[in-house]
Amino acid sequence: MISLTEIRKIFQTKNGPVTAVDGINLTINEGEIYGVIGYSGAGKSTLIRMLNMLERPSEGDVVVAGRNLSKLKPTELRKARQEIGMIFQHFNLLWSRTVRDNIAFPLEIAGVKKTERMKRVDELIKLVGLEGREESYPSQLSGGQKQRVGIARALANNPKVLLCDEATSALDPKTTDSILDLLVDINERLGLTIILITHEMHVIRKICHQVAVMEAGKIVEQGPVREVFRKPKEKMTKEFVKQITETDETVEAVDHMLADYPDGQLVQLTFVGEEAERPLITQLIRHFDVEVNIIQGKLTKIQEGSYGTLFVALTGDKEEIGKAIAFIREKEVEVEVIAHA
Ligand SMILES: Nc1ncnc2c1ncn2[C@@H]1O[C@H](COP(=O)(O)OP(=O)(O)OP(=O)(O)O)[C@@H](O)[C@H]1O
Repeated sequence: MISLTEIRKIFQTKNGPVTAVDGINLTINEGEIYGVIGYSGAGKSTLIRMLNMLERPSEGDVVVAGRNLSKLKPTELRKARQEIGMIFQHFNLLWSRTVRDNIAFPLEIAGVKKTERMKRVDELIKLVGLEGREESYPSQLSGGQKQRVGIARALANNPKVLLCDEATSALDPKTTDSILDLLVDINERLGLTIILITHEMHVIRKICHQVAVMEAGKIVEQGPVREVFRKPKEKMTKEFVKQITETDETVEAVDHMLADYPDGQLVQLTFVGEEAERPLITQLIRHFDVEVNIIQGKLTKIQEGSYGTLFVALTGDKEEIGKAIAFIREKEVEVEVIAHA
């Protein structure tokens, strides 16, 4: 659906050239929700803006739905852009227009006739759950409602792709979740391919199928969300995964356990999908001469199944503990030894 080949963006500034995106190759399949995560300045906005040529790459090709956007003439590009909707952190609504007229705007530009336009707007209002607010102005709406208008407007011309530029960063956690649910709903109902950028792992965890981690203009790690959660390789990725797994409470509990179990071995188990449901602890106790104390556990839903972390202290003979850990690893559960006695 989308492929980027050796994309580079160099901004010429008065202090010299700034490389915002530094040789990115990426393939996004149809119907996928693809998340790009990175800290501020990593180059995420520049990258997503190159997917609809709001920013022209200095080098490389951007192919969307079979068309090489880097090579299109202005009229062809305008047409291609109708297949790519976009939503923004600060909504970018027209403040002097009502909800209805904001959503109708891209249809007016595309030359859609009034009766058809009105019909389409009604469908979109229903789709995003804004019935009853048609005649309100953006200033009369909550943040979540404003983003719903942004989504409806982005979908007006039936795009194949939706780009989300930090679309929930200005929203509180509850509203964030309702907008993320709406994006999943749209993805499933319309088969829309969604690309989002964010600095929050929660967003990736909740809705993405695939994730790419960006640092200094490059993608340092990418893959299916469940795999990246199960076994993050790069330091940056580990930091992001910790946003989900290692709350302050966990760190405090682990510190306590280290003091309380001086003879034990503290391990963190990480499981995804079906592994999370297997009776692993029972098997450990049954097969090995070890004591297993559960310190803290957390099961979280990810887009495709569940993801769990469990902190346990194993006490017993050193060799027996070693065998128990090897057994866990055989079950394809990730084991990180936190501290030795
Ligand atoms: N128009 C521009 N002119 C000059 N430099 C730019 C421009 N746009 C972005 N940059 C620089 O490119 C780098 C990447 O910026 P970008 O906004 O893409 O990162 P980001 O990951 O989206 O971060 P943020 O979330 O803070 O926007 C930064 O060093 C930024 O200063």
